[in-house]
Amino acid sequence: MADVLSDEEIDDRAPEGWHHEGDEIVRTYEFDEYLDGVEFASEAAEIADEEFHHPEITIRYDEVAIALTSHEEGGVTDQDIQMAEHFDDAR
Ligand SMILES: C[C@H](O)[C@H](O)[C@H]1CNC2=NC(N)=NC(=O)C2=N1
Repeated sequence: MADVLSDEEIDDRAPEGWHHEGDEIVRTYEFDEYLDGVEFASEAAEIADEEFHHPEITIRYDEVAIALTSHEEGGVTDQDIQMAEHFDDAR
């Protein structure tokens, strides 16, 4: 059971481009082509399924929004921070 990070820890550890909102960290990735966003969302979903830790992914016309939290722990944990880094690497 991972520990829920404090607000200060989240602000310190969230990768650049990610924002702390309540019990989540969120980032919106912009794309010129809709299908590029869909492909990225699919890659993110693959990573999530491999790690059995599932974000909320919202696909819009020219952007993909991802929200990460650890539901069972009730907040942001190191697992969410690590997944944010993995999504950034996949971008
Ligand atoms: C039963 C529970 O849903 C599973 O253990 C996994 C699945 N994916 C998950 N994803 C996220 N974001 N948080 C969880 O606590 C979580 N739990």
